[in-house]
Amino acid sequence: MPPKGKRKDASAANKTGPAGSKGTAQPPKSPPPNWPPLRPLVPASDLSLSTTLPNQIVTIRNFWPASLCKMYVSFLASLPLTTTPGKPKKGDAVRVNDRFQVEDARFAEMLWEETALKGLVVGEEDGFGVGEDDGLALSEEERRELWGGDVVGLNPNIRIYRYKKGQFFDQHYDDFNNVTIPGDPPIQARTTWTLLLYLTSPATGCLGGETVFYPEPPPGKKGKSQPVEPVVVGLEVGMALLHRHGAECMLHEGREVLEGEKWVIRSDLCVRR
Ligand SMILES: O=C(O)CCC(=O)C(=O)O
Ligand SMILES: [Fe+2]
Repeated sequence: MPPKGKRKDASAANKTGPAGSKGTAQPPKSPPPNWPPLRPLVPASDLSLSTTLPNQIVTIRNFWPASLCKMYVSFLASLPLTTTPGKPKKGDAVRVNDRFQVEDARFAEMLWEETALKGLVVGEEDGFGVGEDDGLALSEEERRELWGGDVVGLNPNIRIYRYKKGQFFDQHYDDFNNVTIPGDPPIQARTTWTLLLYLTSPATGCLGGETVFYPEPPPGKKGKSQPVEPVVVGLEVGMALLHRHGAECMLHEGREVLEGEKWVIRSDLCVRR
């Protein structure tokens, strides 16, 4: 559990207006980009959820094929990314990367509905070819418990990160946010898991940049606890990673990029509130 007052992802609290209700700072307003179509995609029947750390980290390998990732990196490089300040406000994590942040419910919906993500997370046949086998074989009840409720979509707050050589995201916890998913009627929701979609890897010349999680040691006898090995998730082109955030978020970081560029698309899973 994140200790009170510990370093947070500054962007998590950086929301007001339709998508958020907790923060005070205004996010930079960017018009929604003209996102390229999400094609080609790997059929959902060829994809599955796999558990990296029970109840904490779930991945989908090859969620986006390499060709789509490559095309997206070229497109994203044309967006007006801004370098985050190296000196954080009190309580925020040191985060040195270039980012683009936009409120874009349309893109969040594309990423949720047009890909295999919804079918895998919600576990329903959605016309995209998803059967019963999401890889985790969860009951309805286990599914609700895992995702923290009834998942209704993705956070419209879309963040694009580019880390160049020497850039990193220091250790922090991701907070949850209350969001409104536009629609008729709009859905009042709360974020429960972070979604990271990696577009680059050593295969594209990006070395380093792993996302590293620090599980809390189980309480030992007489208050002494055993050290627990960090969980290092190496970059893979097109891999989606979901990790639990909010009260049960693990301390984590994006390690320094040693060579090339790391590109990530970030959103969050949202449940009905
Ligand atoms: O880029 C990464 O590997 C981690 C990003 C992250 O922790 C975040 O967006 O909160
Ligand atoms: Fe994070």
